[in-house]
Amino acid sequence: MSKYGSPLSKQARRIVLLGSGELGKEVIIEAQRLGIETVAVDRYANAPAMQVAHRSHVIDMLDGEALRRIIELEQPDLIVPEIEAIATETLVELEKEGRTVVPTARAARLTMDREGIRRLAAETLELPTAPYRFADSLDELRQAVAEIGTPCVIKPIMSSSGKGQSVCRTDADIEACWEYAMEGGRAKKQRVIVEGFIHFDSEITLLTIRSVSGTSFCAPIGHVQKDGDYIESWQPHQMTPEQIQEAEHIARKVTDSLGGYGLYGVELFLTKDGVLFSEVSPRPHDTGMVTMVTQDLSEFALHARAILGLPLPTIRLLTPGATHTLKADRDCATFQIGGLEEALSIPNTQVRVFGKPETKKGRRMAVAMSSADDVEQARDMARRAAQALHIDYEA
Ligand SMILES: Nc1ncnc2c1ncn2[C@@H]1O[C@H](COP(=O)(O)OP(=O)(O)OP(=O)(O)O)[C@@H](O)[C@H]1O
Ligand SMILES: NCC(=O)N[C@@H]1O[C@H](COP(=O)([O-])[O-])[C@@H](O)[C@H]1O
Ligand SMILES: [Mg+2]
Repeated sequence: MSKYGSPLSKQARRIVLLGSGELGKEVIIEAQRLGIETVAVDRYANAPAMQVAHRSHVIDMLDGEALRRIIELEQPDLIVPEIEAIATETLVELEKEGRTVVPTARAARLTMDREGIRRLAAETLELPTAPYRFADSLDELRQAVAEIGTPCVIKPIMSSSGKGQSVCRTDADIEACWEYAMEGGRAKKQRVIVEGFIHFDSEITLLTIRSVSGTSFCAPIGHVQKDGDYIESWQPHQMTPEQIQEAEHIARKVTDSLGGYGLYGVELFLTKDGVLFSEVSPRPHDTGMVTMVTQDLSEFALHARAILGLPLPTIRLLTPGATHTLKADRDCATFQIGGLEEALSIPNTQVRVFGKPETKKGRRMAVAMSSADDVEQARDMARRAAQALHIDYEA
């Protein structure tokens, strides 16, 4: 479709975003810049993307019937998943009925659970990954840990941002890891993946875009994670030409297999023995927020262009840059975010306050982003900016 009417008109081109966090908020803003009508959906009211969308709906996105009702009501041109926890079987059905799911319903289904994407990458595509096993009970977990060895990493098969993820260092940790995974998983499924612990030198996200112009790569983004969730990211990450070649080879193989149009975040470990595939998001990536200060087109602008079928001749990295997150340390419904004056006194620095209605322990609430002549300076500035921000909780 090469022409369309204004938002809210009969000829409007409409997207429904499934998941409305900080990443979706930026996708909506970019889609609106292209004159698209936007509808945001999530499991709770006043989610970040809902605050900028034309309309919103609150539903349980794991409930296939509820999901179908929204799609039939809104009749979108594109269905745009923003989180993993969606009734992906319904997306597969909707796609069969002629709807377009971004990037594809199969990509959403395979990446919603760690088993689908891991088996595709390691077994079908034969890409290098950490050794892994799956377990459905505490007994099976003991067996899996015995086979993989300690230390190992235990994660619910459906979770993100490190929820329910822990490192099992000795056999004595197994039960606590199981309990933690059961509390942290997003779905009711009692299944976990056990992965051998990789002592990587560094880890990166390789943003890979499939568009009408073919496959494009952004400069690699380095990041540091704590408790399975990202704390800081920077771009570009220093890599050897061989590492870049291996990383792009893996990213191309995975994204070619998943198909469709859109931006993927391919997570990779850089080790002495080569590059390992970790996981992939068929959507903008949290560590990729850095592109809002480093590139001419951010990962959100790139995703919007690609999914709308628009060309993507070049991506320009304009400057090194970095991000650093602000996370809450407790659950609270009444709070204020402060410290912006101090944070924004740092040159070449920006802040995104997501506007989430409640804090939760470990929940990401804002991010600071800086650009500088080199990555080290940018990391230092973004860290200082994030540390200047604070959350004041009301008792
Ligand atoms: N096998 C492993 N060995 C060493 N570290 C690991 C392993 N698996 C995960 N990690 C660490 O935990 C982080 C989060 O893991 P992973 O990406 O699998 O979880 P996630 O919950 O899907 O995170 P997100 O949704 O933020 O991408 C990784 O970026 C890495 O730092
Ligand atoms: N690593 C994936 C990621 O960062 N996803 C982002 O976090 C939101 C959920 O946040 P919440 O759990 O604070 O509601 C998601 O909606 C997405 O924007
Ligand atoms: Mg990850």
